[in-house]
Amino acid sequence: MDYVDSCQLPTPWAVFTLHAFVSPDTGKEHVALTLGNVADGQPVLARVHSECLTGDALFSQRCDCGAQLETALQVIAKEGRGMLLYLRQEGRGIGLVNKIRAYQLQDQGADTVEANVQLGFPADMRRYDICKPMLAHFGVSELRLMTNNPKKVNALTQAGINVVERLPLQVNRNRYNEGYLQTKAAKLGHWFATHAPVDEQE
Ligand SMILES: Nc1nc2c(ncn2[C@@H]2O[C@H](COP(=O)(O)OP(=O)(O)OP(=O)(O)O)[C@@H](O)[C@H]2O)c(=O)[nH]1
Ligand SMILES: [Zn+2]
Repeated sequence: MDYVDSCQLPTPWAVFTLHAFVSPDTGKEHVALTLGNVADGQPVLARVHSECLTGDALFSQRCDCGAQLETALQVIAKEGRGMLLYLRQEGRGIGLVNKIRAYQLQDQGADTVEANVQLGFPADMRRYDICKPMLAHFGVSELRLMTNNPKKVNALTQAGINVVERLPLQVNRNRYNEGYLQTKAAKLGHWFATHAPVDEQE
């Protein structure tokens, strides 16, 4: 993973620093946002977020990605210190066009895992080993990670990253993503509080 350059990134919640990386293996461009001094040796409040163009940029309510991204940045801003790795592995690694094909199958009744399988992909193709060199660039080795995904915690741990604490990130449960979140819990093992309220707003 090659570090390229950094700039200021003002957001509604804080002025982050945005850092650009390029993977020589895949040519993919990944970014990290940091706030405060993350290189002081203390565990860092962090979100490892995989790209979801539909949720992160186009306001899709099919998933919880956009709300998780926004909330993670807000929580980091409130703490005044932390980082977000934005990994360009759209659609759990199958890419945008294939994710749209998977959504079409879901419109016909498949769940999020069945749709991937029908297209010939595993349920989740994401790689987290790319995080290690990104974190090493900042001198970060211990994370307090915001996630509901146990496989993400395991994969990061296997990649040599020390997840010292797991913080839940449950936001934007709505009538459109209820089934998606249920499948995540049933088939992908996500931790969700069963009593989480459904947001009935449009
Ligand atoms: N293939 C496929 N990918 C999806 C679907 N819905 C969302 N995604 C992708 O799933 C990924 C979501 O990743 P994260 O936000 O890291 O979420 P997570 O791994 O489920 O776990 P959390 O850390 O708890 O959010 C993104 O890459 C989305 O593009 C779907 O129905 N099919
Ligand atoms: Zn999404």
